[in-house]
Amino acid sequence: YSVARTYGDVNKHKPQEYWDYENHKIEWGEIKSYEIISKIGRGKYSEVFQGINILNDKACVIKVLKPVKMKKIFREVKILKNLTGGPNIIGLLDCVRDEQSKIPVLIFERVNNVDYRVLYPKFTVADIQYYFTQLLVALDYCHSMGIVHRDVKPQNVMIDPLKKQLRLIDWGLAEFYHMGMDYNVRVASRCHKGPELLVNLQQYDYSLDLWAVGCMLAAIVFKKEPFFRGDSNNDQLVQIAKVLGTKDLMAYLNKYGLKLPDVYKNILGDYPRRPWSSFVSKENVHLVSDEVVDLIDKLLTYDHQERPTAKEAMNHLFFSI
Ligand SMILES: CN1CCn2c1nc1c(Br)c(Br)c(Br)c(Br)c12
Ligand code: NA
Repeated sequence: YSVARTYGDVNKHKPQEYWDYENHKIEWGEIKSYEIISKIGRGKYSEVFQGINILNDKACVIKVLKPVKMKKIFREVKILKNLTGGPNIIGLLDCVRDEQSKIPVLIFERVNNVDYRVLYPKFTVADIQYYFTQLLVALDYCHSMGIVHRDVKPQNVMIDPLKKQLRLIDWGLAEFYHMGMDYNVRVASRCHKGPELLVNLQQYDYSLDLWAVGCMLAAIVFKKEPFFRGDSNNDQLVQIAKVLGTKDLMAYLNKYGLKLPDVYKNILGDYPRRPWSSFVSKENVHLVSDEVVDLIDKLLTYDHQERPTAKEAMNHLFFSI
């Protein structure tokens, strides 16, 4: 069994209607207030558009949800409402739905995001310190509100470099943390999935989000995006073991009384731990320091209970060198 080291009982002290999203009643706004300007993206669960609120001429982002169980929509909306106003959390402006199709549409504040594949390669050490502090502030906030994001990755971190603004988006996979609850391990995006998901440890917690932060930080510092590139969920764990070593993976499984799923028997070799220094090259050496390597090493730890919390990570020495 496993229990979060922090914020474990937050939802216990909230009123039931805070976390009991299944009965959430959405007050639907007026869809005629919004006009679509252009399509900016499409995901598994939604299509996303640049839009405008014709009542106040404000730019917005229009997220048209693909038909999923209303329960999942209630969860995303409830979480967004609970987190409204939180630091670096995307602002939900309205919930509307199409008259005929009844398809739910979420209206968000607009961020003049620059794609991470363009932005990240230009990051200086100071940029990394600034934006990762902002990301950790958002995560410490949502964790303190009893919510795990479960899909932290560059595509869900909107950054406007001119305003130096960061917003954590896409709360469609986020969930309320209740101690002892078994969660679905089929969450997050493959390359950012924590080992706990890959070994089927269902009682995971907020620390899942910190693994993903470690993957993002290592990818930017060592200029290797994604840092762990698996071509399947099973291969994802193999890629992690090729860096963190097989010995510590076995120790992790033993600590939680988990058996290595048979499928790994013939794809997982006996890999030594690979030193972080082996990822340094002349292209990335200007971003590498003992402090940032120490933070990456702490975040990319098999045992989710040993990873720093968001609060501990933002107070790491790397952010004050
Ligand atoms: C696929 N892309 C590109 C930019 N962008 C995308 N999805 C977005 C969502 Br959802 C929100 Br909310 C905001 Br705000 C922005 Br900006 C978004
Ligand atoms: Na979103």
